[in-house]
Amino acid sequence: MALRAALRKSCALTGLFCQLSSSRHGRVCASPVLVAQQRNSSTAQNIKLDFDQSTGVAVMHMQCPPVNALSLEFLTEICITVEKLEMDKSCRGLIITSSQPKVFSAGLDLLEMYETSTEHRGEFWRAVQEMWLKLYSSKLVTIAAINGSSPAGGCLMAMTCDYRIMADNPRYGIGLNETQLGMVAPFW
Ligand SMILES: CCC/C=C/C(=O)SCCNC(=O)CCNC(=O)[C@H](O)C(C)(C)COP(=O)([O-])OP(=O)([O-])OC[C@H]1O[C@@H](n2cnc3c(N)ncnc32)[C@H](O)[C@@H]1OP(=O)([O-])[O-]
Repeated sequence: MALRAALRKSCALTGLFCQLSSSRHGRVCASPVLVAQQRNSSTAQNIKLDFDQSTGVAVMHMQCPPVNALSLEFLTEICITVEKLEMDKSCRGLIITSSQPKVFSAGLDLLEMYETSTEHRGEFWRAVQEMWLKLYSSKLVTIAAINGSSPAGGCLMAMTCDYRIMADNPRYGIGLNETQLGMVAPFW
């Protein structure tokens, strides 16, 4: 509880809360306030990570164009990033957000399921499961700062975080649309 309270008070989070709550029409940008406070930042191919050691809060910006679709590669990158942060004793909280305009994440990369081998699909679905289990069971306080649409797997990702804050824009949707798509997630 103390940690959660401390995290709420942290500068990085306060900045993000302010930006999200004051935003209209979806023009939410997580970076300007936060970037000024960063101490460490690193960039993997599809993720920009800003970590402020003084607050213990890391911000993971998903930047996998065009819509942060969760491919096998991207899912693996997310898991590795979370693992690395968990190994860093100074890290206490993780905010996940998007660098892509209008989209938090379009969910699972549909191309990973189209005309790919059974082995590949098996590996892909294992990575999906690993991603949400890792986030759901993380010892870090996790927050999804949902600054755009977040259907299906994007919604799953947000749901596995401890907290969700969504930009106030009627154009942004969130939810599970598998029935609409006519697809069934495998049993886990
Ligand atoms: C819960 C467990 C089960 C989970 C299941 C899933 O997640 S299943 C997934 C369920 N997910 C959905 O059903 C989400 C479907 N997507 C959407 O609803 C919209 O794309 C949007 C609202 C996310 C963004 O709208 P917007 O107007 O800002 O963008 P736009 O529409 O113009 O697309 C731009 C480009 O991105 C491409 N692309 C998009 N999504 C995916 C994807 N998932 N994959 C790959 N590619 C995707 C799109 O083809 C286009 O490519 P192009 O033609 O430029 O080469």
